[in-house]
Amino acid sequence: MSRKESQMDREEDYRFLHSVLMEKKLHLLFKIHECLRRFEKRGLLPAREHAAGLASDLAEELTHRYWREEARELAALISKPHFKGFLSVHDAVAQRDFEPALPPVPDRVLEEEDDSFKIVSLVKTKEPLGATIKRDKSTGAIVVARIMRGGPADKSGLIHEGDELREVNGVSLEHRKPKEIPSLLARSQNEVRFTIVPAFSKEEMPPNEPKLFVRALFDYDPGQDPAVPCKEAAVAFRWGDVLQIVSAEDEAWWQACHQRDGHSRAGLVPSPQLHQRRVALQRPKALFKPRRVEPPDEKEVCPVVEDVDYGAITGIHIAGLRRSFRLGRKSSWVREAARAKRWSTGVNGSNPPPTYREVIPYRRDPEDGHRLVVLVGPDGVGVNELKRRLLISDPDRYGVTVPYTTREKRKQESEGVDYHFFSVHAFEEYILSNRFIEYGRYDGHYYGTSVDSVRTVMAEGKVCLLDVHPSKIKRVYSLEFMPYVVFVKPPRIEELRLTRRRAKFICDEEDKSAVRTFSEEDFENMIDLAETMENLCGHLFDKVIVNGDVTAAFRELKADLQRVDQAEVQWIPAEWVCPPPTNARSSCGQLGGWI
Ligand SMILES: Nc1ncnc2c1ncn2[C@@H]1O[C@H](COP(=O)(O)OP(=O)(O)OP(=O)(O)O)[C@@H](O)[C@H]1O
Repeated sequence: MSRKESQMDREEDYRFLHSVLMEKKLHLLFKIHECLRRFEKRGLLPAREHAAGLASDLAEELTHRYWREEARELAALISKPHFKGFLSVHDAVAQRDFEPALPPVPDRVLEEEDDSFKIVSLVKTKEPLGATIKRDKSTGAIVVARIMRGGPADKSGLIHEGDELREVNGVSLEHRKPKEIPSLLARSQNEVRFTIVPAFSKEEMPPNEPKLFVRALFDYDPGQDPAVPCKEAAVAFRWGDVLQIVSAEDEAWWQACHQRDGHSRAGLVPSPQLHQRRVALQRPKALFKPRRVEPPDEKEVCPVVEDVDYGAITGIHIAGLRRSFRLGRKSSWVREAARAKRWSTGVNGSNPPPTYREVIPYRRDPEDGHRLVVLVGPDGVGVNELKRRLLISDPDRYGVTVPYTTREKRKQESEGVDYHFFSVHAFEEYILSNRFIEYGRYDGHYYGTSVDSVRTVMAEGKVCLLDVHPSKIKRVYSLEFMPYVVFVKPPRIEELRLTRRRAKFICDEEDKSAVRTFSEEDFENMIDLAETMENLCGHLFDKVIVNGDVTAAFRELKADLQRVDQAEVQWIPAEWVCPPPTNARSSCGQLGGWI
């Protein structure tokens, strides 16, 4: 482009800009803007509060006194129904007529000089009042049963649990049934007026309780619960949701709100006692399904498998990634089930079903290391497969522990890479000093995973992936490791049949390197054991991954671990900070002690 052309273009631009700036409409717009700004600064005060009356007087005056065309036109304009309606709305807003006026205190109440009465007027909105009522069995009076935290009744601070309702909107409640009250409330327009006999004087009001947060360990849907006192006043939640308990006074129904919603309204949730009672009624059916029992095999007393060449199966060999020392191999299902029953029959004969676990928010320091990731699941479900994929996906980020053994080192092996090779004496000293998370014997040799080896991986700044039997989680269940426990769950049997058609797994039989495809019985056992693990240790799980399609399961696991790692606030079990038996917090005592 020549110099001359570019100069001409610029001149054209200037001309265009000049014409825009000189545009009358633009100037008017600026003026309106300035007026609005000035008006905004002054505050929205109406010039007159009775514009409708003024307009009607003017219309009358114009009609009778002036005969000019313009005057008649103006009179016709301001007499039009739309214009009158518009001015009446203006007046209502100017007079703030939209706020319902509270009625004067009835004379009768003043005369009675009975200070135990209280008249409470609440502005009626679309939101329910957030209270439930019941009939007091001994006096027959209608009393406030519960006030939902965060609801209008609660926010007013004027109505409390136990208050007796004498009147609603001037209608006496004597001889009335609780179910008649909603229709009385529905009749009122702008406000609801209660005459109340307060349950407490101001001095007697219960103090605010400290905040209690819990992680729900079961799903709850009030829509499916025929026993909930009021479905609308209840809160639905899913396993794993963090709830804030705002009232634990009632033996059967607590009040809680979802943590994720910030200041959401509280509602009813089953108390742990209630949930446990309910589960106890279904327990024989739900918990211990009859399972196939085979005679115990004496040769398998110490069911540790070692030295399976994982690389031979998967085509990939990673130091430290070999079959774990989880007790409970394929052929030990019977012993596994027996062990499960032993856990379930504690001192009191049975383990209560998990309900809620107290958690506390833990703000991460940027200096803090990663949390330990514990992967658990029934044998063959794919714990190793997922672990392997994580390691391959990011070897700098994920790491696994190096196991200990008392067997001879082989030529191709290196100390501290494949194993820590220990003498029997040294190994037994480790056992005595409780340094193993789990250990066992196979073929005359000890094998084990130590707590120190977890520390080593964590100290390298890596996410340590630990694969243990769920009964061993407690060895690392502390603030030091902050374990994030992932339960790998099998999908339904139909999906297992489809997805594992070609999968081979290591069977724990005489020939330790033997691999074979899954049988129908393997699938059934896997599902049964998963159910037992969930029932007995579900309260320790932070995440459940269903391993149907392995790619999807891996993607979900990886994304979840990343989310946890980046989360500013971690919801950790309160017992890591205040152990149940000694803690001073009253709330911990209510829920503590699951392990
Ligand atoms: N979702 C899946 N779809 C198909 N095959 C799978 C899936 N998950 C795992 N597998 C395969 O199933 C076999 C057993 O998996 P894996 O060894 O990971 O089980 P595991 O839970 O670690 O059991 P164990 O503790 O007994 O070793 C492997 O061949 C693995 O590749």
